[in-house]
Amino acid sequence: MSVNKEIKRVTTHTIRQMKANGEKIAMLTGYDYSMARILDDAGIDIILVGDSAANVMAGYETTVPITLEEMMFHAAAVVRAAKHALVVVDLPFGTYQGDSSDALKAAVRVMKETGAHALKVEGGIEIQDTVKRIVNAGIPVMGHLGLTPQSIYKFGTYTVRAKEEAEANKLKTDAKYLQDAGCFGIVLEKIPAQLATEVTASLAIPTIGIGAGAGCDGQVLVVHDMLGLNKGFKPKFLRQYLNLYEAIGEAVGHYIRDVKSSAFPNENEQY
Ligand SMILES: Nc1nc(=O)c2c([nH]1)NC[C@@H]1CN(c3ccc(C(=O)N[C@@H](CCC(=O)O)C(=O)O)cc3)CN21
Ligand SMILES: CC(C)C(=O)C(=O)O
Ligand SMILES: [Mg+2]
Repeated sequence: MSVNKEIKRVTTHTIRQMKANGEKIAMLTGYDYSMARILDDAGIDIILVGDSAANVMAGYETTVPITLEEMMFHAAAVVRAAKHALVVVDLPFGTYQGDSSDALKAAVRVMKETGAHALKVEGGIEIQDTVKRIVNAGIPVMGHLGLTPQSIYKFGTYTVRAKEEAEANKLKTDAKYLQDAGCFGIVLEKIPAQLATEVTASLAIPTIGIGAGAGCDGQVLVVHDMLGLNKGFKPKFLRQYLNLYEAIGEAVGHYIRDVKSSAFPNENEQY
């Protein structure tokens, strides 16, 4: 058990309590030790080891190609850094959409081999049995509804979801299904703010929004997007807090000039 009594770990219970207390939940993605250490030190509530690692870590077009082993490499690195934050890991495409016993195996592997605290899966009624099975094994599960990027080839576009009544109604019942299946929270991605507010009010478990408005119980962004590392990606929902792409580029440019001009290293930077 932890010997550091000063740092109190955020748990799935803390997250539910935060909703009950009306305290907003701040979540960011993290994929590596160094960045996760910064997020954790800054006091982030939840670090999501998102399958967006496929995009920002590996340069894939979609989240579809990333494997369970690749997700586990990132998850283990984040777990080693996180002393305070709850670490949630995306189960990648293909590991839970079929047989629920295969899904449980993948879930158990992530928990055992990475030390993560919880998992996230995309979908509603379609995966309810799988969610129940993983939850029944004692593994906390977060749901994810709305724009579920693992289904991008079904949607054909990254546009806002559930604008029409039929899809909005399905999302509402899916949210209830996920809560009934035992999820401790649900990510709502790119849906109308009004719908997200309604769903949030209808649930006892917290909603974490991305492009879902201020009515959610918490917010999540991809850390590379909010730090301005992901040049050219500027959807409407994104607030960019820094321009690290430029800042790093300037630093690297400075270094290159120093090396080429023999300004680096100087006499204090050698033995
Ligand atoms: N870097 C990164 N940030 C994310 O937010 C993110 C990922 N990757 N990968 C997984 C999913 C995919 N998400 C996405 C992907 C694309 C858009 C996007 O391009 N939006 C544009 C165009 C949408 C359209 O076609 O209408 C926008 O302006 O919102 C938004 C969210 C959110 N997630
Ligand atoms: C955008 C968030 C919710 C996510 O699922 C990811 O980063 O993979
Ligand atoms: Mg994801």
